[in-house]
Amino acid sequence: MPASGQARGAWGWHPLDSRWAQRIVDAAGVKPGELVLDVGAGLGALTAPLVRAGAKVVAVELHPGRAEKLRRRFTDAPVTVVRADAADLRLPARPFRVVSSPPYGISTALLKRLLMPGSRLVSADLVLQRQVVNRWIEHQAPGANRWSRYYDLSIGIRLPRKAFTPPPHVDSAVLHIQRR
Ligand SMILES: C[S@@+](CC[C@H](N)C(=O)[O-])C[C@H]1O[C@@H](n2cnc3c(N)ncnc32)[C@H](O)[C@@H]1O
Repeated sequence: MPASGQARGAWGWHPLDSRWAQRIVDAAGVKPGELVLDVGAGLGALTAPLVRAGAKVVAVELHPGRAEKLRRRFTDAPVTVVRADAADLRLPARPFRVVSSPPYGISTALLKRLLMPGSRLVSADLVLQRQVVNRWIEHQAPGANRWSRYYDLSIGIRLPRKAFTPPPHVDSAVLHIQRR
């Protein structure tokens, strides 16, 4: 989540513009039938193009109203909406991808969880604060000596502030994680 997310006020957020969401999903290269987690799914900006790509989506959203709207929006689609705290995310037991614009406040907790020993993560494309992306790709992040043996991290799409409404006060980019 760009800017300070919930710190700006209860459940403040910056949804992604649908064209940028489509670009992020296209760049992620999701294939039909793949299991994809959209963590902090909001109202489904990324969920919708993931469904169009043929993914089976687990949309994780903590806000009760947004989770309910997601359920209604994707009733007839291969989407499972889970109302849960992304910081306590239970990882799937089978291979999965992540395409997500999560709340920035939980970036580190989420990354540590996705990269923890035993994770079946295949790839992740996460919209994060640019300086957080830089820290992770430079291996200046927790556990780097362990996960860098299994995963390559790189910077993906750089997002202009106008890719969000309202525009945040910080720069954002996609952190791409790929299992070797
Ligand atoms: C930046 S918004 C992104 C929403 C959507 N992915 C988009 O791009 O438009 C992050 C979302 O995460 C949700 N959220 C905040 N804290 C969360 C948490 N701890 N666990 C799961 N979702 C959370 C917010 O309600 C919000 O919908």
